[in-house]
Amino acid sequence: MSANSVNRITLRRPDDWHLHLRDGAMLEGVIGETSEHFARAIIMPNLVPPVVKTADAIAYRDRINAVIPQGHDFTPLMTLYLTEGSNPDDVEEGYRNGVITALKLYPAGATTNSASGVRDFDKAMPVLERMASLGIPLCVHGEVTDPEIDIFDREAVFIDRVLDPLRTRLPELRVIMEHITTEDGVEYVKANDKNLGATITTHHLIINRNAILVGGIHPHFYCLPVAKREKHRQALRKAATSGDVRFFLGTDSAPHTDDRKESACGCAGIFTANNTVQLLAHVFEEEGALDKLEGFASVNGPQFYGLPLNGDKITLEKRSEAATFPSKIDTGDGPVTVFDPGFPIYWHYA
Ligand SMILES: NC(=O)N[C@@H](CC(=O)O)C(=O)O
Ligand SMILES: [Zn+2]
Ligand SMILES: [Zn+2]
Repeated sequence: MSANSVNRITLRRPDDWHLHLRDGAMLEGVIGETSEHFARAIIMPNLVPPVVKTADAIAYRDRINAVIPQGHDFTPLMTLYLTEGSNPDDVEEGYRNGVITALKLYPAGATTNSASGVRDFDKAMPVLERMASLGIPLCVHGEVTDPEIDIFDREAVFIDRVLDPLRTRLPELRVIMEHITTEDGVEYVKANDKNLGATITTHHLIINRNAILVGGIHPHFYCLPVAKREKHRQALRKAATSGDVRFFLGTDSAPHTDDRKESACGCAGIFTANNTVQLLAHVFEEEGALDKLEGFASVNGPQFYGLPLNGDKITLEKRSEAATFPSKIDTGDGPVTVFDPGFPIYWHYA
């Protein structure tokens, strides 16, 4: 990144290493919000039914490509949903043919549409072993689902009970801890120098758990893993802005219509696709680390995945008037509320 002055920064066009696009009318409604800002995104496979086989990923990729707005240059990077029945040969073929970039591990029941996830890791070992031997990354939703474990502890317990044993068993497996939310996650990544990276979302750099619960319940700040206490947000900010190449952007932008969020049993997920880049400029400036934004948003991710860096650039500039964002995105399924950071953003696209 070149910092011409503190009020203007130019960086390689960012990528999003964790994104939910959904399908049908929702996909059509949200795709442009990502493809306007990002060159590539890792597309989460938690559709209903999930994207399990290479043929499913090809069909889903075709549906995504069919609705990318004209003039947008965007490449969806497809993932398969790891199940106990995943077929190693199918995974290998999808990877070798350039269809598949990674697999996604959801512990069964951990989050939105995760019922097909893994219960018994022994059953997933053949495919995990094949991935390790081919270098296919595994994206992990790192929360245990044990009802005995407090929801705020589920990430830390997952590291001890599931992730560390898995990595000890298969040290060659390349793992991305998705959307880390705790100091424990940060420390675990930092303590391991090989085959481990982590994505961090925009919203977890901005809110702590008070945003969800103080002054009434705020469903648009509810996501999984749930935001934790302030010391964890501070640890995430430090990791993201440190320049450590193991940390990179995955927005986890996860659209749900307002009626499903504002409900007696509201869905988990926060939509940040359209304001992430400007919000990140604000956060990195606050941390005195604007020079680290390009690494986090545009360099560390492709390097972890072994993919080329984007050639084109974006320029952001700080102005005296605040940027405006739509408060909702209209989709054929209904409105989706956009993440509101609760403070003005002065960074604009130049
Ligand atoms: N992050 C979320 O709160 N929700 C995601 C699922 C996920 O990433 O865990 C979704 O699909 O809605
Ligand atoms: Zn997740
Ligand atoms: Zn997600």
